Amino acid sequence: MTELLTTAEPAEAAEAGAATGPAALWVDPSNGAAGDMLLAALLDAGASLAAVRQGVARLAVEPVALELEAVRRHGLRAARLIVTAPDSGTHRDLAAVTAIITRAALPPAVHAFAVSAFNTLARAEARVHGVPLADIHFHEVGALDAVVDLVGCALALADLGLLDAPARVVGPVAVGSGTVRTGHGPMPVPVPAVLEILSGAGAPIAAHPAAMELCTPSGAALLATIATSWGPPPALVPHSVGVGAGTKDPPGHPNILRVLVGTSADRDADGTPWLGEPLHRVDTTIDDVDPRVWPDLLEQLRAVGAADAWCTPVLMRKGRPGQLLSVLTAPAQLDLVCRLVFTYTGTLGVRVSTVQRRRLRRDQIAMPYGDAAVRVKRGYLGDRLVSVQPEYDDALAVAQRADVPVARVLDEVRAVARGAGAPPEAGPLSEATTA
Ligand SMILES: O=C([S-])c1cc(C(=O)S)c[n+]([C@@H]2O[C@H](COP(=O)(O)O)[C@@H](O)[C@H]2O)c1
Ligand code: NI
Repeated sequence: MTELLTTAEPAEAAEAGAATGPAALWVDPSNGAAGDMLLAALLDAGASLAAVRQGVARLAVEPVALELEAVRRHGLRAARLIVTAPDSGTHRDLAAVTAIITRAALPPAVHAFAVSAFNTLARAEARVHGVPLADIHFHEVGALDAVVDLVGCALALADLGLLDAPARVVGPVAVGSGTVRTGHGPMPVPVPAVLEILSGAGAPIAAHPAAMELCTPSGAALLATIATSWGPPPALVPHSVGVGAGTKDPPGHPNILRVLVGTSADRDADGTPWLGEPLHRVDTTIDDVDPRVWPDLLEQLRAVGAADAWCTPVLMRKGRPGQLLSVLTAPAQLDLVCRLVFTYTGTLGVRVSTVQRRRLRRDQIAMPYGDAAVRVKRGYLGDRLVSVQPEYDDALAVAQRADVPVARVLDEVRAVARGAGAPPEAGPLSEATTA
């Protein structure tokens, strides 16, 4: 039988789907989050257990053993982290924990992440107990567990190349309900520190029926430190999925936390987003204004910050020639734009839609020409220079001064700017623009 469909070889397929963007992460705590669940999920997604063990071993604390085991939660495979730490009876405050992390001489980004997560935890505890930050003590085994979980997560994120990733998105967090026993007696779930951390971080909370503690303070502190934003998965090419298990296996739900690790599909390698901010487009068709109004209105619209404004001739009802006025604007300028359109045109209504735009990474340089200069905008797709546009008005001015055709100036400037090859922000004449 003839094979009608062909498939790409693995290497080709990988190339076809290859993304050039930076590492990206999505965390799914829709069944809860704890420090050990998150670390187990990151290890399950491919972070090196050896690297985490090595980093944790640098902490000058009681010896700690880390094991990862395969378990089932509600019928699903998951990885469970087993932290074996002695109960030393030591109470450590934020300064002591910070000193332990600092003395370990971990890579700066790992250190910064772990210290930031501990600060988030300690600040929340201080606030809910109404005591100064310096008075917060982390307790015994709990403290050592938390140090291992928080530093371990920092090490695992570093191993996956995620510590400087611009897109680390965390989904809605299930917190649970009911009560939990703590050293201070029973506490309402979600416990106060969790509510403090999640509300401070602007985290969305997922409704969940389980009457148990689903999100712990360390889990919340880690999520808040990880999240560059909250919501559904970002645009990414997935590479691995990690499933971390909680200790309990209740019958009602899978006690797991999932992570999705990949490569950003909407950013350059340096993290620059391809998509600009969403813009609004304002449209209205008009057949009864004095045509002399248009130039001033378009000018006014740009003056109040519209990204673009234009007219398109259209044939309207009753065969009347008219204009379709279209304006692109950032949400912040939408009201101003609508006011101008209403007052200048007398239209009774406008249509507003949301549009996405894709932008090239760009810079602007000034190319010397004689004793003047021509500004040139350059656009990059990844690292490739794909657009070189001299400013026409600049080119016209120098052409008139040198008494040469403007087309020649444009050609010469474009050729030199293309060959200049200076990367954005590299040369003394270059400057990043927001246009
Ligand atoms: O011991 C204290 S002060 C304590 C405070 C709180 C507050 O929310 S305040 C919560 N807890 C509970 O301790 C365990 C361990 O949490 P980890 O984040 O270390 O895993 C958990 O059940 C918390 O709800 C303790
Ligand atoms: Ni507390």
